Amino acid sequence: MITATDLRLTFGEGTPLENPALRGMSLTVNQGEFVTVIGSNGAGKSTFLNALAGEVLVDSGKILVDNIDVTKLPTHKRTGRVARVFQDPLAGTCEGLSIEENLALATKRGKHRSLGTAVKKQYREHFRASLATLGLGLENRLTDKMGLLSGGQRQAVSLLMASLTPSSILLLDEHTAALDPKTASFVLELTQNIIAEQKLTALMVTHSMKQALEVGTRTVMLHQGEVVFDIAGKDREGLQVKDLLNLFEQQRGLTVDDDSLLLS
Ligand SMILES: Nc1ncnc2c1ncn2[C@@H]1O[C@H](COP(=O)(O)OP(=O)(O)OP(=O)(O)O)[C@@H](O)[C@H]1O
Repeated sequence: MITATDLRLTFGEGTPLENPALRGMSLTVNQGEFVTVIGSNGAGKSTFLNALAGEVLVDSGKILVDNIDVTKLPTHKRTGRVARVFQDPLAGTCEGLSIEENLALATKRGKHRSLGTAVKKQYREHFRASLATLGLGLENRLTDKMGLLSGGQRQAVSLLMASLTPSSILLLDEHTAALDPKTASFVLELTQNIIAEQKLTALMVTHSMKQALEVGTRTVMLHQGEVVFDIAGKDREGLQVKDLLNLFEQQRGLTVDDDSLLLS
């Protein structure tokens, strides 16, 4: 369970470029929830995920992960609790290491890391079996360098890595956005399967309002660094993109800028 309370973060405070990215952002994500996060450009979606992961430290507010206060902890001290897949397929994996070495690093997430010279046999069999579930034939390419894989294959392996060891929350930051449509829908389906099978708690940022409604159990919209609406359960069932736009208008008295949201 994640509880973020009244998070505030201003970039470049006191400078001409002062930019309040989080302005009282509060959200509780319960165990097993799969929350989709939408919002126009600059709404604070990535900053919020960065704050949860510890990549930026907030100016004020509190972040609890399973009731442990992580607000002031840097990323490496949160890695056992927070797993992440990035938009850029090149981020989050080491292209110079083999697939199995990347997976071995992921199993050590949150623990003292020492790669050693060889991946132990019992791990290798486990990795082979896990990779086989992706249906990409990567179980036969354990020693291939990660850098040889396509963007979609890398995102699939990143997802596997993020779910190899237990974490309190999985953060997905537009992780299909850099992929072609067919690969993106494969990776999205894989994401849904992994989250459902392992009963993961997840937050997924997407620019597609349609996707935000089709995927997950709850949808949160951010605007100017705070939550403008949060819908789940019966309230969310059957909702369409136009209903989300109406909700936004009701909450803010503003019309969403069509250029800043992809209404696909
Ligand atoms: N490291 C940084 N330094 C300065 N300003 C930043 C930094 N990171 C983000 N910002 C600013 O904070 C605001 C929120 O950015 P953020 O990336 O969180 O928005 P977003 O909702 O993820 O947008 P997008 O959909 O365009 O990715 C923006 O105005 C952005 O320019």
